[in-house]
Amino acid sequence: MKTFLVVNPRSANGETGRRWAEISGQVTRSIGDFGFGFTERAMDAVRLTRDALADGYECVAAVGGDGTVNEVVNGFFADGKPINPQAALGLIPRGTGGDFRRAFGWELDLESALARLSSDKTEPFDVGVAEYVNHEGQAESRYFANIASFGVSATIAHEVNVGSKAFGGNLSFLWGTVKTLAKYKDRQVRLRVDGGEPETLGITVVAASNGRYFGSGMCVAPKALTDDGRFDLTLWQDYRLSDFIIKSKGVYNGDHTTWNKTRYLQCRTLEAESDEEVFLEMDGEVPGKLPCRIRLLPGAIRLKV
Ligand SMILES: Nc1ncnc2c1ncn2[C@@H]1O[C@H](COP(=O)(O)OP(=O)(O)OP(=O)(O)O)[C@@H](O)[C@H]1O
Repeated sequence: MKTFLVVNPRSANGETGRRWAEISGQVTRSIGDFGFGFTERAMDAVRLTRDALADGYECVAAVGGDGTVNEVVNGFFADGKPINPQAALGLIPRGTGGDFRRAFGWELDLESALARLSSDKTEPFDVGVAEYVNHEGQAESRYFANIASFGVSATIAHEVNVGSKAFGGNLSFLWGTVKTLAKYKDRQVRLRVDGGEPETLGITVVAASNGRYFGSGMCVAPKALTDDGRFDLTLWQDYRLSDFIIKSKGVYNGDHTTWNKTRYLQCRTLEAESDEEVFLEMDGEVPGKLPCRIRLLPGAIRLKV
């Protein structure tokens, strides 16, 4: 398979760029010749992926974290359609958060990533797509690989993405989480699942999940599968700072689905609107806010496993 690597040199706190000579040597020993490009700024991975698929590459692999995976998946599509439905998505995980890879139990080591990349084994992979309002107030759409969520999860991601300019990774994440949770009040949101009757609910978080983890390791959707043609939909209502601190074990191991403040179901589409400002997060990025319409494209691309 002709392979192209989309490399985010800034991922893993810049270590990917610093270790690139060593990494690329190991890739060559494992899969032979390959093409590659370095991302220079946000959204660059979309362009690199589209160009690689147009040039006839059959596998495009992200070398980076969840943000790079998201952009590469977006590059698999043009004008609302997959550029090549047979093309495979690969991953050499290099990020700090790693929520996408956790759904598959993949570790950060290069050896197992190269074993997946060099094998011909692929499986169908569902892709999510959301239409929403961006921060400039314009309608926009974006694909996602792992999870789209709104509510406090997106507010925290927004705080962290802005805050990380001032602090370094973990400290910024912790500070953003505590600060946001302490003052967060449930938002009233009108939800419509699979085109059914709209329901107005107070929500802390709603997550439409293809993968299982978000927020650097919270198992929000313990039963989600990336090839079942469905989202797992998690609704957290009236969650408090204490649920994330004192009862955090249940949030990280998936037991929260048995709590009476959690609703857990499956769906193919979700529409949401609110009179309040509610941010939308997708694969850790926060491109905008409600209203939004989220739907699943079953088996839209193939994944190297
Ligand atoms: N050359 C670059 N300079 C600055 N930012 C970049 C560059 N290339 C890509 N980016 C942006 O960096 C963001 C984060 O990258 P990525 O997710 O790969 O790494 P990470 O933050 O280490 O991992 P994770 O998201 O899993 O925590 C991406 O959303 C991407 O838009």
